[in-house]
Amino acid sequence: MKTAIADRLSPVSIDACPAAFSRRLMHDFRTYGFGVVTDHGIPAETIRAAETAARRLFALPDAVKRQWHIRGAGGARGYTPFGIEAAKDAATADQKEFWHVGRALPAGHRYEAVMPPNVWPDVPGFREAALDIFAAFEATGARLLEAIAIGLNLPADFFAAPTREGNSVLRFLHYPPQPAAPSGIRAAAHEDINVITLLLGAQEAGLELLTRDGTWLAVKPPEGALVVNIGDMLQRLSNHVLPSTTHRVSNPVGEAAKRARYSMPFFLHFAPDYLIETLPGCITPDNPDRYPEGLTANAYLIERLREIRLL
Ligand SMILES: O=C(O)CCC(=O)C(=O)O
Ligand SMILES: [Fe+2]
Repeated sequence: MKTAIADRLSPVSIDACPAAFSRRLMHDFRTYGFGVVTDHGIPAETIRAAETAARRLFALPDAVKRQWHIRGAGGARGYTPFGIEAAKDAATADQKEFWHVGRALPAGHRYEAVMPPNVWPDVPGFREAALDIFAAFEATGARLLEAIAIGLNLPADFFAAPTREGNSVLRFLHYPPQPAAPSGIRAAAHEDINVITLLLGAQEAGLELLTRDGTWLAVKPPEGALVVNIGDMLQRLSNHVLPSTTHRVSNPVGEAAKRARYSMPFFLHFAPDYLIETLPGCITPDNPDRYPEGLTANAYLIERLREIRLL
């Protein structure tokens, strides 16, 4: 009997029983490196407040925003203007400006040197909204990592300690309408560097992933759903059992070209000193260890930020 091919990237509810949720999500991760998750637990009100704060920020004049651009800091915190971040090996920079929020650490914390303090713009409510959604993304991220751990036959809490004080980054993104945008593409084809990415706001068209057969597939999450994708660190840890899939944000045409796009990826990271060593359960005769040398998450991050011109 012929079986159906290429089942779509259909939403998976996080409320299903943990084993079933894990099975469905892992299927999409192994196939596409992406999954679409509903009932993800990030309150609609928290999302709305963050979106409002981001719109207010990006509406400020260029010169005002640039006072929060920290040169030479890898774009880790605060504002990054148009024309800076480019995909690895890309000729032009992406059509985007963004703002990064990191983990708020108590003074004197051992990670202080690699995880700098946040900077905050003069936008009423921004700080509260950003910290709220950072915490909500973290809570949901922990549940997703449990599902991944179960799917990799690891203890469900395998990722808890390595990510508890992770170097995670929340990104507010703004892609202007086409007439005002610099030349280039909204976001050129790239892979994410981190463990997993949780993305809200991608219902405005444009996000596409590169399937194994080399075609671009539009992700198209339903309103309010969360897009989740595997990053390079988890690809490396899992010896490519979970692929870090190439994706891009293509330029809109027609009416959509008149609209800006705002999105919010949360790049979930390991703690800086976590040693990324291939999981023994992901090494088989067909898939021998691709990374016999372990590498700390921070060493890996520095290597990759240089490639995308943020360092
Ligand atoms: O804006 C989006 O939907 C995706 C952004 C993205 O892939 C990234 O910032 O890494
Ligand atoms: Fe990305």
